Amino acid sequence: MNQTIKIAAIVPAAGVGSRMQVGYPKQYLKVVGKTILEHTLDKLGELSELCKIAVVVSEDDEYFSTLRFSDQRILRVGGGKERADSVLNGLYALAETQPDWVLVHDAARPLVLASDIRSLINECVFYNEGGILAAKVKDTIKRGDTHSLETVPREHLWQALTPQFFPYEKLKSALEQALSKGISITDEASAMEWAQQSVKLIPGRSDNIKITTPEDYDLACFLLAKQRESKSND
Ligand SMILES: Nc1ccn([C@@H]2O[C@H](COP(=O)(O)OP(=O)(O)OP(=O)(O)O)[C@@H](O)[C@H]2O)c(=O)n1
Ligand SMILES: C[C@](O)(CO)[C@H](O)COP(=O)(O)O
Repeated sequence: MNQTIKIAAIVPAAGVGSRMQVGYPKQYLKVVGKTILEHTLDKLGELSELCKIAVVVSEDDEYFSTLRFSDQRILRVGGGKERADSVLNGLYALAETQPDWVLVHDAARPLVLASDIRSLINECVFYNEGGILAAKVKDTIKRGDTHSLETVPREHLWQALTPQFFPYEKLKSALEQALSKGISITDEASAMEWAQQSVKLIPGRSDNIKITTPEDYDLACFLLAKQRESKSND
């Protein structure tokens, strides 16, 4: 890949984890001896392509400072009300780094593989087009409720994952404009779509789950233990 391209990462980690119901932010739950956030930062740390890693945590987060990171690329940034606000704060904090591209990856997705992230980066840089990791929907999808239910054709349905990878200035502009107009933005791609920018879908592993509810945590414990085992056998 072109070595002159500057890529920075943003890790939204300022959520409260209400759906996890543990009484503190889920990104600090421990899995196989480390917090979820540390696992996620270890994965991004494998990518020498990244020049900076902005970790966006709540302004009143008292957990982050208890963690020790040797990666000098890590930069603490204050979070916002919603995930999109946190990402925008991350973009502003990276301004002086002047990255060409930015990779946004949820702290709550520690299972991602560096190989999937490299596929996303390489494909998007080659075509000079932003994109996201996504997994094809595998189940039958229903819309409605018991009283009126319909089956949704799933040929073209994808689950959006992270990382999501876009040119820095284009993403910053799209997010700023969409948020200023009160548009609901739940991922970076939705801001880019609103701004009528193209978004590539790069197939990613479906076990790159977002740890959201207690059952996700149980599954993540199993999968992270498996990843550690296969890494020690390499
Ligand atoms: N204001 C916010 C809200 C969320 N996030 C981050 O965005 C990612 C995805 O959000 P989600 O899974 O919804 O996390 P929470 O908002 O913490 O969960 P909940 O909705 O259950 O409270 C998480 O890494 C979370 O820390 C963030 O940086 N800033
Ligand atoms: C960004 C994301 O993980 C893509 O699926 C998702 O939109 C985050 O949603 P959340 O409600 O903030 O967890």
